[in-house]
Amino acid sequence: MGDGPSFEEVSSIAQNILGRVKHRPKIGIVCGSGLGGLADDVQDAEILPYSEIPTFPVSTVPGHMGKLVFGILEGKTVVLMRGRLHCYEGYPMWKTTIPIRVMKALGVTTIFLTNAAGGINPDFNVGDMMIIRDHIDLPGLTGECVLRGANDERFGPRFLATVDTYDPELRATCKKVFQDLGLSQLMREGTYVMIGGPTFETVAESRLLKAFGGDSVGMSTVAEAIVARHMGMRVFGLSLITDMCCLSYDTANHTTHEEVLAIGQKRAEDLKAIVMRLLKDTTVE
Ligand SMILES: O=P(O)(O)O[C@@H]1C[C@H](O)[C@@H](CO)O1
Ligand SMILES: Nc1nc2[nH]cnc2c(=O)[nH]1
Repeated sequence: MGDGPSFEEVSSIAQNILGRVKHRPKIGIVCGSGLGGLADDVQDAEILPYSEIPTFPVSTVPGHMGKLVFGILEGKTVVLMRGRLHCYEGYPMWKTTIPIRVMKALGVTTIFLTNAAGGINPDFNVGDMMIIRDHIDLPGLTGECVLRGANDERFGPRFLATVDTYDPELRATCKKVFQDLGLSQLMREGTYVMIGGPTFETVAESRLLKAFGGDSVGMSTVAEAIVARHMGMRVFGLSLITDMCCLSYDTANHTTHEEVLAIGQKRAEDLKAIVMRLLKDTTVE
């Protein structure tokens, strides 16, 4: 096989993990930059640092601890990635999604992807949360789709339809969760654009992404969503808007990762409440 992990490698990582943890999760959660606090509420937790799982890639970004956390959250057996992988860390795109393939091999059928993102839609505010309705795979559009390379049908089909990537039922449930929790004023829905990073956008790039129809922008999530759908998983995505992209040279400010993490901290409790309630209201087979 060219690009991508082999089916055997993914199975072997999953077998290693299954031999070391008792939990058998059906739901996986990927914690975005600064959003790992969710893991603190996991009951009966079993924790595996990525560095202790043979051939598993490790996280190198501040705000991403690099641990798999297994346990019970809101009565559901879950596995959380406390720290994700990004291609700007030097990984080929396919490698950043090995954990998603491993989750499927562990029995996960539904995945919640969270991220910290810049707001492109001028109606958004810092601290809003955007339910991802659709995405723009900018790397994919330029030939770097995560599914590039030989395809193993045991994972999924060669050609993948992506019109329904983000599960409509989970999106509807999440909208109700915002209402029930009295957080509707923070709720947004829209299109997430993935860029490679690690540079934040120039003013001209932000304008381009806005013209493309993007509402938020970040450096992750899309490849994970595609790989999850490739394997038939249900996908839900949520962006925390941690900064607003500059659309004018007059108001140009300098986004920093520290700022991103600080907003993550500030909104941690609301985000946690939403994800926990969504978990509670989600039925899994
Ligand atoms: O892992 P996510 O997508 O939440 O992280 C975002 C994108 C960059 O990794 C980082 C920039 O501050 O936050
Ligand atoms: N590309 C990008 N990623 C982010 N992650 C958090 N904020 C941002 C942002 O403004 N731009």
